[in-house]
Amino acid sequence: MLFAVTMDVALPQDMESDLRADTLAREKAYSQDLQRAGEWVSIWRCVGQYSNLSIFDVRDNERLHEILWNLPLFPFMTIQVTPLAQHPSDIAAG
Ligand SMILES: O=C(O)C[C@H]1C=CC(=O)O1
Repeated sequence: MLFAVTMDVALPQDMESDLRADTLAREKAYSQDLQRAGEWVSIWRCVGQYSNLSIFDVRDNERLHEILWNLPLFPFMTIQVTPLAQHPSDIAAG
């Protein structure tokens, strides 16, 4: 199942710098592991915002929830999920 997910990040201004660096490093490793596994298909920076637009390909809603819930940055994110269906004009779909 394909999903488009927008993640808006808002880190606290007074977040301690070591905690901030550790959280961002864990987020990057977590994301890249899922990209290598094929579940996190792509990630794009939204221009001019501390936000990303990502595509996930996961078995079901529960798996996407698990992935998002376990993001190290989850407590500092506002997340919007859009389930995707095939478009009838998509030439790649045949
Ligand atoms: O910077 C972001 O968009 C937040 C986050 C999501 C994955 C990742 O590596 O960083």
